[in-house]
Amino acid sequence: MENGAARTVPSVIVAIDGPSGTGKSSTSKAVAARLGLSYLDTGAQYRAITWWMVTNGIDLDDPTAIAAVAGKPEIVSGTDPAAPAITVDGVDVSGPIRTQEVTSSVSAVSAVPEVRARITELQRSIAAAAEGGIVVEGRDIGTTVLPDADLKIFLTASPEARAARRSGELQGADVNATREALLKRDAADSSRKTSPLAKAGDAVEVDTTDLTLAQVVECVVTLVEEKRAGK
Ligand SMILES: Nc1ncnc2c1ncn2[C@@H]1O[C@H](COP(=O)(O)OP(=O)(O)OP(=O)(O)O)[C@@H](O)[C@H]1O
Ligand SMILES: Nc1ccn([C@H]2C[C@H](O)[C@@H](COP(=O)(O)O)O2)c(=O)n1
Repeated sequence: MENGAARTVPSVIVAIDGPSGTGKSSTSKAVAARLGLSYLDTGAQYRAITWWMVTNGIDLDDPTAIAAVAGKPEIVSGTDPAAPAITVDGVDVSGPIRTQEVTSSVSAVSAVPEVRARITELQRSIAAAAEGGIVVEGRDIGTTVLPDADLKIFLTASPEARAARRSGELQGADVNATREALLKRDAADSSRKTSPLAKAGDAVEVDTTDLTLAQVVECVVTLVEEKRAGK
């Protein structure tokens, strides 16, 4: 570079969407860490608002009741890929949002339009504040939250591979039951009226069924670098 001027790396916004267990979180964190980008787990935000609804006894079968209180909890997300953090009204909920109770209720809560409007606004403000760039993962990032993202990835994997990965995490879990639970959540997330789980028309689809996590990360890092190089 002439006159010893420092080379500036252009900021980049990467959207990674896909069904449950396709590797969005693991891939997004690793790609962000490799490239020095911020990281946002939007599923954690929907889990956090669901945790608040459960904790406050809101009737989860009543979308009107959910909508009425959607603006109440204050959700704060960290963006360090090495230490993802999330609080609700100042309470660290990174553990409680992963319980079975929250997992089985999150699709109902996240289908409520007032919840989505609130969380989408939060996501956009976090992405706008990430000066060096950010990897944002979820279900509707490429289609709705950040339709102008520089790079959109849609991860897929067979239900069998996804269930085997999840059963490995939840030691002793029955693979068939895990598979059914994943498919049920995918069906609910894909069929809701407001910003359903969907691949953006301009997203690159990566089938991770027969790839290791390291291979998926390498593939996405290459796509980001190509995008930055203007290819
Ligand atoms: N390519 C891969 N090969 C094998 N295991 C993988 C691969 N990608 C991710 N995993 C493992 O699969 C599990 C699920 O991955 P991860 O949590 O990243 O998926 P996800 O798409 O974010 O899921 P969810 O949407 O349910 O949060 C983790 O245990 C992770 O280590
Ligand atoms: N952009 C997003 C992200 C997540 N959700 C909902 C639907 C998921 O079932 C749930 C939990 O996500 P996970 O932690 O499993 O990635 O949150 C959504 O509607 N939109």
